[in-house]
Amino acid sequence: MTPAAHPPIPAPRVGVLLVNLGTPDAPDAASVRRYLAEFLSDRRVVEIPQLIWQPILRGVILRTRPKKSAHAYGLVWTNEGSPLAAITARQAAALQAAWPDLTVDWAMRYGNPAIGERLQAMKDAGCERILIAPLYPQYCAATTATANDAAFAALAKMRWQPAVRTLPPYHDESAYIGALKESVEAQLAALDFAPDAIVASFHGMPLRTLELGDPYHCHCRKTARLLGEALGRELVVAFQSRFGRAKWLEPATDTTLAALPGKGVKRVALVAPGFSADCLETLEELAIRGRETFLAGGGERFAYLSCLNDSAPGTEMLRNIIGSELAGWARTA
Ligand SMILES: C=CC1=C(C)c2cc3[nH]c(cc4nc(cc5[nH]c(cc1n2)c(C)c5CCC(=O)O)C(CCC(=O)O)=C4C)c(C)c3C=C
Ligand SMILES: [Fe+2]
Ligand SMILES: [Fe+2]
Repeated sequence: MTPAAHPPIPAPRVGVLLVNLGTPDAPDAASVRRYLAEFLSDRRVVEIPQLIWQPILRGVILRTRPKKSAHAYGLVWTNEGSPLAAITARQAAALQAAWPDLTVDWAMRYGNPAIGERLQAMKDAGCERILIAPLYPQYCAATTATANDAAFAALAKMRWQPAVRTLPPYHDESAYIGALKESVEAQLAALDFAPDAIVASFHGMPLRTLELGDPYHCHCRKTARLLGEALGRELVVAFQSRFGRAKWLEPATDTTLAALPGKGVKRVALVAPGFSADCLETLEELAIRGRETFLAGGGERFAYLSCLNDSAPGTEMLRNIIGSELAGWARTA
């Protein structure tokens, strides 16, 4: 029997915390500056000694980039806020509806809602077992590992920690490849043209990270190969969003799109399989600027194909891969 003065203990629950990269609170320069300061100060993201990097970040990048990025965010912002946050919230809601006995929540690695804040809320609600699920199909230290680092840093401050598991990369899982195939085929069927090529654009990374042993590039290549096999046609692979002066993974998406028309590829469909939710990098950089680049290079038709988001195949895929990791903790079938 618990003594009368004992604090109430909630019934034990199992929780799932979906995590994505992060996003500013609003599409204005001050919010973007706050977000970029946190993001680009992460040593997992920019691996330059802080003594050298911080003066460049504070003295140059945070003085110029926020205004430009805020404009770009303004082009894709929705009534529900940043697309990345809004879609992640909908993915969590869809899983919560499928699994009423579990607690499903979501957080952002940078900005809000913060990982530590949501983990504490889940623990307070009785979650004694929590699956931390960074929604990156391809493992990367700059995304997967830093999301887990932030979760572990929050756990380090808890007296009574929940038990935790982390979601492994799922770049070659049949549920993921199958969902991409279904989504791409449905979107291709709705087009009024047949593309000469399908370009798969993944977020880029400094080439050095590959040389240091990060498997991200290999995971991206394998995803593209498997998706190509599933679709029955080879994909053109490219890496987008180069940042800074170092050499990044190649070929770059923008130069690839500019060069394709010259090789006779006049009609293109572009898919971004590494993003579990549409965001600035897909909606502005690919769907808007990518289109402009391709048409300026002599292309005739361009279609951007949406990410899995909270579509039926996307939600089914998340149920499958997350459900597997909950084995022994909860029944999710
Ligand atoms: C999906 C995987 C991602 C990897 C790998 C990644 C690495 C990486 N990114 C930057 C710099 C920036 N990324 C920005 C936005 C952004 N990046 C990802 C995903 C990956 N990044 C997403 C989903 C987003 C969109 C966020 C949103 O709000 O929609 C930005 C900010 C935008 C801008 O100012 O252009 C920067 C900067 C680096 C340096 C890096 C690896 C070292
Ligand atoms: Fe990025
Ligand atoms: Fe970008």
